[in-house]
Amino acid sequence: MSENTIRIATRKSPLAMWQAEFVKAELERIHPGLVVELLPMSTKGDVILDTPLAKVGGKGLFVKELEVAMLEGRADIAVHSMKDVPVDFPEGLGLQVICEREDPRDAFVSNTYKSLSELPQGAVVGTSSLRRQCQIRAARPDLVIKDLRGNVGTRLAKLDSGDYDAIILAAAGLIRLKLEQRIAGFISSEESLPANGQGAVGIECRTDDERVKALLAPLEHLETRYRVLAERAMNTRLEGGCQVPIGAYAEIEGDVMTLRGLVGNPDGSQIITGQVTGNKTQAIELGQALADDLLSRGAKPILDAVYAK
Ligand SMILES: NCc1[nH]cc(CCC(=O)O)c1CC(=O)O
Repeated sequence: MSENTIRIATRKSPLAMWQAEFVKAELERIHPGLVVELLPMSTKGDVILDTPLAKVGGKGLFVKELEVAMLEGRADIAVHSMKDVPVDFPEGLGLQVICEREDPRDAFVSNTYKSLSELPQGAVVGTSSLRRQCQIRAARPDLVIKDLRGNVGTRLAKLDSGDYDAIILAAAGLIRLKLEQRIAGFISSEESLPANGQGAVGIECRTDDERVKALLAPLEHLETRYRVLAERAMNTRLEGGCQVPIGAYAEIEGDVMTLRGLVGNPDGSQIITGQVTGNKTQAIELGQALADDLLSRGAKPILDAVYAK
């Protein structure tokens, strides 16, 4: 491989392509003369579009093919939404860089209403995320939650065709795709605790590739790394994949990190929340401590019941 080239394995969805193009532009800006090529690929997660993700199961549906490409030397790096990155990496690969986070909140998207509280009794809300469903149903048990799959554009088209009164999407995806005008209102983290890693982009590469690691290093955003590390540590200790009703969200002020967590069941009838505070350099320990706290207060049977389905 030319010393002068980096190849990015990426999914073909518009959001994945945006993220890959973003990393390409950053690398080319920081390293003049570097050639960055994109290798767009289909993943299992892209193919299984008609089955609710929660039912498809299996971790890493969207990343496996990209990882194989790196291990076989067809690509050097993969760019991921941190929300979709499994906890464990295959032997020989690792998460090298976490880039600065975009808005981590969930967004309320509707052509008629401005917020969840404005929705009339029995309105239909689209989401396939058990985490979103749980928190929405807890606040509004009267709402009807209807499955919503596909990439961001597909989901917006389904809203526009009248299948839903509102849908919930990650604000970050809409902002990146220049669809921010579709956001009727931002949902606060108090109303809907985001998923671990939501809004952050991570870069994976071969752990022994010192050339690529050095080129990637300037893209690292340390504050985002601490936050995402804490959120992922909580999720890992709870053994949560991405398709479980778990929320985890860390904020930092000065050196002090506050991490909030939530475990619930899909219908929102049970929700356990918790919060820990400590030095940001203790991010992983904070995440583990919060997970243990949630487990000691009843998270385990809730999660076991979800996994059993
Ligand atoms: N689950 C799919 C997914 N993975 C990352 C994002 C949004 C962007 C991000 O969180 O970085 C989305 C779409 C969504 O949840 O609306």
